[in-house]
Amino acid sequence: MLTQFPQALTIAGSDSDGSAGMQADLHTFFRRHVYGASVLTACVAGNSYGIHDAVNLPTEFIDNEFKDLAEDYHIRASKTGMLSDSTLINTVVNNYQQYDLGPLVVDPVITTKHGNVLLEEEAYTTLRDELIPLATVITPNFFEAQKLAEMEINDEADMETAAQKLQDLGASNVIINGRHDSEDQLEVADFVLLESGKSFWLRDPYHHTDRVNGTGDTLSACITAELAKGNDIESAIRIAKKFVNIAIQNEIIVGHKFGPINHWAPEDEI
Ligand SMILES: Nc1ncnc2c1ncn2[C@@H]1O[C@H](COP(=O)(O)OP(=O)(O)OP(=O)(O)O)[C@@H](O)[C@H]1O
Ligand SMILES: Cc1ncc(COP(=O)(O)O)c(N)n1
Repeated sequence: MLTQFPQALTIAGSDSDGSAGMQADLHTFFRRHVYGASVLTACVAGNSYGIHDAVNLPTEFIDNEFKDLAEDYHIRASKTGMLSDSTLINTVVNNYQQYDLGPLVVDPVITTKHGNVLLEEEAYTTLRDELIPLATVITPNFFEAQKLAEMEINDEADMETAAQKLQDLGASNVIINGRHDSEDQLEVADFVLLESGKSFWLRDPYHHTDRVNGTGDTLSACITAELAKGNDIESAIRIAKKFVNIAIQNEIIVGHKFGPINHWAPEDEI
């Protein structure tokens, strides 16, 4: 008998230049040999210089996207990206609770590297109270972790405390992406806290490049793809960290400023 090919779902915004958002998620699913389905939540007009416009999709349309997928496909893992405001978060929460869409990776997208706001500040509470408790894994970057844990992060001990606070909010597993904005840093260190209580640091070389659009999306999408294939959480996180690092290291020239990372980089080391 034929078995179902692994299928994953991205619930995210479209980024018109293809470097981040849903496009980065689908590139990653494809590269990790997982079929990618998509629930589009919003669309942004942008390029490698930044984002210039954004619209949200209507709630009824998003409900229909979920319904059609759930009626036909066998989604084994899902991830969220840009959700814009409380209305979109609640729409996604209601649909995720209604259907069987596998474990949920929450990438709490708040702002872009260029400082464009992708989630209204009034929606932080909804994110904390409604979506984070559903997260199998949450993948904030350094700044998102500070906002959601409501604390300043000044050193590695603070990062560990923030991860614990995010777990206390209901996320089963947490990976906080380390800071990467200093010219003289040698490594980027992400901190992982698992449901079992096990914790560890993932350290990789820091790459000096502007071509880093979509790193966070790619990390969370790769975790989702690995979960869809049946990998355990720790393996999925370790593979994703390596996949992103190799994609940053092997830069490609697309766009003139903050271009996309290279989803086609050789994966020999993973
Ligand atoms: N210049 C870099 N060199 C090495 N690793 C990096 C670099 N930039 C980001 N990373 C890694 O990429 C992953 C994503 O982290 P990042 O902080 O960029 O997420 P993000 O800010 O959400 O990204 P984005 O804004 O693209 O969504 C982490 O594993 C982080 O360590
Ligand atoms: C539609 C959309 N979603 C998310 C991001 C953030 O991407 P990242 O944090 O990976 O740079 C983005 N720039 N655009």
